[in-house]
Amino acid sequence: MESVAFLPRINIKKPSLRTIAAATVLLCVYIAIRRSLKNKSLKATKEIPSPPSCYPIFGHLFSIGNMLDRTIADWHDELGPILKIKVGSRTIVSINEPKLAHKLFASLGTKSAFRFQTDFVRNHYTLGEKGIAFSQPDGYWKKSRTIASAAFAPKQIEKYMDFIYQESDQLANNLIEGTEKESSVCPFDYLDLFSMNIATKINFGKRFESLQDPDYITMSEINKSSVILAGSAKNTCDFFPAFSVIDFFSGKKFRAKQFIKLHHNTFYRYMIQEARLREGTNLIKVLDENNCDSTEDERIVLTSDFTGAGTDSISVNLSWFIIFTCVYPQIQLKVIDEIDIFVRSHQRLPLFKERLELPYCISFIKECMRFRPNLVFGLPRKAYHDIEIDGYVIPKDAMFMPNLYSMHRNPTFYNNPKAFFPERYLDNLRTMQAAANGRVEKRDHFNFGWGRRGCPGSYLSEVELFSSYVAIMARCRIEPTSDGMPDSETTVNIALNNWPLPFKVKFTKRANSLPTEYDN
Ligand code: HEM
Repeated sequence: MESVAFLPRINIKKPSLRTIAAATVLLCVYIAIRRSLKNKSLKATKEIPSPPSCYPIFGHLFSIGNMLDRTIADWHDELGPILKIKVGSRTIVSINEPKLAHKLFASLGTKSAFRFQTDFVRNHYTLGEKGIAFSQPDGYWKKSRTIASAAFAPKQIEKYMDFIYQESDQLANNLIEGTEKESSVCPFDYLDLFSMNIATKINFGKRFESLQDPDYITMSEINKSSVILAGSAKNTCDFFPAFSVIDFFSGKKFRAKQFIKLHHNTFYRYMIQEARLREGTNLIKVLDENNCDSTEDERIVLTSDFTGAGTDSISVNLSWFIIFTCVYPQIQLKVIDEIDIFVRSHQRLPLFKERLELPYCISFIKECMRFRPNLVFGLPRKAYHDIEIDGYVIPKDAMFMPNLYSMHRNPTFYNNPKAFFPERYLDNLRTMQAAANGRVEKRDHFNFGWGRRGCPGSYLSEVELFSSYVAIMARCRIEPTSDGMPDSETTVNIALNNWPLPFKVKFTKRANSLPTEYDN
């Protein structure tokens, strides 16, 4: 007590009961006003509609069925542009209205930029939330996104154009040779080799010679297994937490961990080391030369994200292009006529920069992508906090996603949306990348997502899709086998990608004497 004796004496009067009561009332009023202001900003004025047939514990699981894109589209037709679906303990919010989706994913971009991660992705694949596709905006994502934006910018992709044209040539030749050998071909493997070669060339400077190349076989298997392990079907515990215990005791978690450690990471480490020794440029060398401060683990997850994102998406789209070309012979004739006119006048195949001379091909590609989006639910995001939009509140922790199948059939956005009609795009030929980053009213389709988490590979994708489709159609006709037309209706959902059923068609070499090369 004595040590504070030098402090001036303050005469503190004891507060009266009346003062205490007044202060308490004021404090209560203040808290009430703050609470009401907070609630007001997040007050749902409308309840997000939920489809019927929601059962305890399972939610809507049994009502969704096999073709979930169609079921959820029917629910949207019935209940409106935003839906709340329950699967187990998880709330999923689906949106099918373009302007509402734009508002949520682009305008409210800072609030909606978190990714939903499955158990495998969170605990094994991302090695501590590294990489780009599944990392969170408050973590590694920003650094990875800067690398992606530079690596896949149109100017950078220009450096790989010749390579992409050569791979397109090779793909067309493989499909024709396969048909000549076996009388018909299921194109999946050749499409995988094509898209994988472009991804590995950019990442590691590496191209695989053939489907039999042992490194290709390993890469392709690792890629496929990672995609499947990352999907919701293999991560039941994200929806039913009790399964976590079963997964642990059944050894599922251990096997996932071993797959990542012994197969995935070992192979990617090998690809990275080889990339450093290879002639020419590649992403790993660029990162090394620029003293990029990313660790080896970050490089593994980043290059794996780029390879995973850039292969199946291209193969699925090209598969649908092939199917629709086959099932609509009149459309096929128009595509072929347009390419032949170009080739006759230039004596070579069209380059991507000359794409506007092939308006019908561009329109066909856009229409296929509208009609059969590969990622029908995009890459789902997660509400980190409650998000208010148009009077609805998307609750914290909900997984939310666009419903692209249903959005692309929205009659307020597309005329006669259920018809397959490439001509609808003849007056919207700008690149899909430009459309994806432009105003919502001017968008062609929504396959590349929105805003800051939109697909950084959109330009590369468009170059790949255009040049390979044109290279195939410049050389051959696509015809059905004696078993009939391929099935253009059924979709098979494998870890978010909507594949067609396996199918066979004939790639029959065309009997004309026009050049089929890129340079004359
Ligand atoms: C037709 C082919 C493709 C389609 C339809 C597609 C579609 C998408 C979609 C819907 C997203 C999520 C967007 C969002 O959340 O708003 C995405 C993300 C991503 N895509 Fe693509 N993609 C394709 C090809 C590629 C290619 C060739 C690459 C090459 C590297 C790539 C790299 C990525 C990456 C890294 C992300 C994650 C971005 C982030 O989370 O910040 N994609 N893609």
